[in-house]
Amino acid sequence: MMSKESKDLLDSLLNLADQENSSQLSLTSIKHLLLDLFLAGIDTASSTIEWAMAELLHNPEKLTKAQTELRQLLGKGRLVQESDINKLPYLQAVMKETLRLHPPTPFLLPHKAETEVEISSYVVPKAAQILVNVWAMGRDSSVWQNPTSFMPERFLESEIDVKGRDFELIPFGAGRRICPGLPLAQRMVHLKLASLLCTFDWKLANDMKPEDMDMTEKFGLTLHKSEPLLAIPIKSESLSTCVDWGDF
Ligand code: HEM
Repeated sequence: MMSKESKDLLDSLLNLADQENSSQLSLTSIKHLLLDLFLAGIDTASSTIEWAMAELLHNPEKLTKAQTELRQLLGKGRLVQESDINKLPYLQAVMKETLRLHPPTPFLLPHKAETEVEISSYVVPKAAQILVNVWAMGRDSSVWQNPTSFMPERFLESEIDVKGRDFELIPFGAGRRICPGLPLAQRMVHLKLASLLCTFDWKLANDMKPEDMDMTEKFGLTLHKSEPLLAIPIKSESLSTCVDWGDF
């Protein structure tokens, strides 16, 4: 059924479960683990990409800026790769700004206080359920200038990152229970967004104008656009630097 040499995640887990004395890793645990990864990793990443595209289409000059950065880096005839992400500061700033305004899990996951604790003269009782409102933190006017504006530029001159060390921006949480998928999410989201931006030009469906877009949010399992984004990809001559359209 499976090759012992294979190295993907499922093979590794099945290999572990196969080993003698590995009763701790049952097939049921493997199924639950994979379901957890799908639930935690798909909706969060896809909603981040949808919001980033929506904000860029809503702010066309920022869209042009992100595409120009990509085009200048890639030159002619090559697609963006994971190793390019470090050289794309504006793309990274777009990601951070998207996660600041639209964190996919606006209250993180529920936590529970193990002991009574006092923070800034507020007492959190033992066993209290803690929800951290990262959505409100991202829009706090005492921390962010023009908090409701989409301004990736604010991150260009700033060291603030989403890795759990800068508490004004913790869309992945912080500390021991920080999102374990953070490194994967960062790679996936940057790379997919960059591919969409460098491969196509974009316009809104139904001749909608950017200023008429509905940017309201809908909270379900994760925070989505209330109106799903409808955007049309256009084969772009100006951006054909990234793609040899002969391949399509
Ligand atoms: C943009 C994408 C993502 C965002 C914003 C995000 C955010 C979060 C947040 C806020 C938490 C809860 C942290 C806390 O309560 O302290 C979390 C937990 C988790 N995330 Fe992510 N996540 C993303 C992508 C992923 C991916 C791609 C995976 C794996 C494939 C993943 C796997 C998990 C798991 C397993 C947990 C639960 C960890 C635990 O209970 O200790 N996430 N994520």
